[in-house]
Amino acid sequence: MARVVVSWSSPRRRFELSAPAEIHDLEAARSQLRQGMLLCALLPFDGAERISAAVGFPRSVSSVVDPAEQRAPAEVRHLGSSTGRGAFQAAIHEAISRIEDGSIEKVVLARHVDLTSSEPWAVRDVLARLRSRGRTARFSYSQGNHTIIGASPELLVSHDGTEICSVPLAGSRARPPRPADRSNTINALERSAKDNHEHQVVVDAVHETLRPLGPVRQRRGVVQTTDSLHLMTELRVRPVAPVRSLDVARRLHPTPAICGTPRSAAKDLLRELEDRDRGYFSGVVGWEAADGTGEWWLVIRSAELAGRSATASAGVGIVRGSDPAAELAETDHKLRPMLRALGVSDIPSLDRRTEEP
Ligand SMILES: C=C(O[C@@H]1C=C(C(=O)O)C=C[C@H]1O)C(=O)O
Repeated sequence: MARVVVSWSSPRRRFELSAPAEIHDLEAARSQLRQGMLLCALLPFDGAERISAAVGFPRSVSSVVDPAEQRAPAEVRHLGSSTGRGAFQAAIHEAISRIEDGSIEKVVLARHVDLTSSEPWAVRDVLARLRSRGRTARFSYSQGNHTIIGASPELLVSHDGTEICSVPLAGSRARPPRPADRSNTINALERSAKDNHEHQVVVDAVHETLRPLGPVRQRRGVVQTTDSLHLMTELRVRPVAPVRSLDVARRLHPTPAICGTPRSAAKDLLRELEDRDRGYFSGVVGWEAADGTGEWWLVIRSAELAGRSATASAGVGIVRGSDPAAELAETDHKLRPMLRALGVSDIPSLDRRTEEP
């Protein structure tokens, strides 16, 4: 049985955890939790079969990776059978026409880029190269030689023992490098009716799930990552009765930030329009302690590594008024931080490609 090794770095906690085997049943995993231990888990986008959990004592680390240990990335020599740009735009067109005929309000389509390297990626090196900005969770979750890795800007839910917090994101722009351009872009994003609608759909769904726990407070803003700007809403509630963080995460998942509205119609459309099963991309990763406190983030701005192969993925929310070319460009800037960390230096080549083989 494969060992599970987790590396975690969020504003709240930094640790490494190593467990002898993965557990597929969350209740069984919880029953092993003792004081001081953590349950770490990875939930797929859809279905319960591939839930992976691990229980152990976290080892604190001052920084996830010592920059001195960093090695130069190996040569990434091949872009494989990725979701073609043309095919992805065609899927966006189809999604827009389904939205216009009234069968669905929002759907989030995923695009994947497959890479092969001349030598296996070292998880620690990729983590070290994943620069992050703002509030993010930088994580790797490995089962044997299979790793899910990323720097996620989206907190699905946290529980600190007093308060539950969720910070959904939706409605995005590329982050301009120059501060003057940035404030114009932030203003345009905040004023865009299309982006506010795309965002509100997510906030309504999260609010609906949190409301039974107690009165919900909301604060709206804009989040900046290395390459993107996103509309965000922070929702906070003090639960009137005890509740565990992972149970709230499972009630919320999948939100319309990564799936769509209505949820079941969105899932059906994704099965029809996406070219592969998402696996853990747009799933959930995080930890819970014995007292039910914990934090759970969306698996986005992420990749799946297996030896010399990697797949980086990004999704975009499609609503009425979406522009297919702009949505495709949005996946480029969402993919960029992960591709850089994987050593893809010629990112513009992704933009130039009209159709992958
Ligand atoms: C699906 C992703 O991002 C999600 C979609 C967003 C959007 O469509 O505006 C913004 C943030 C995330 O909720 C991703 O990064 O892959």
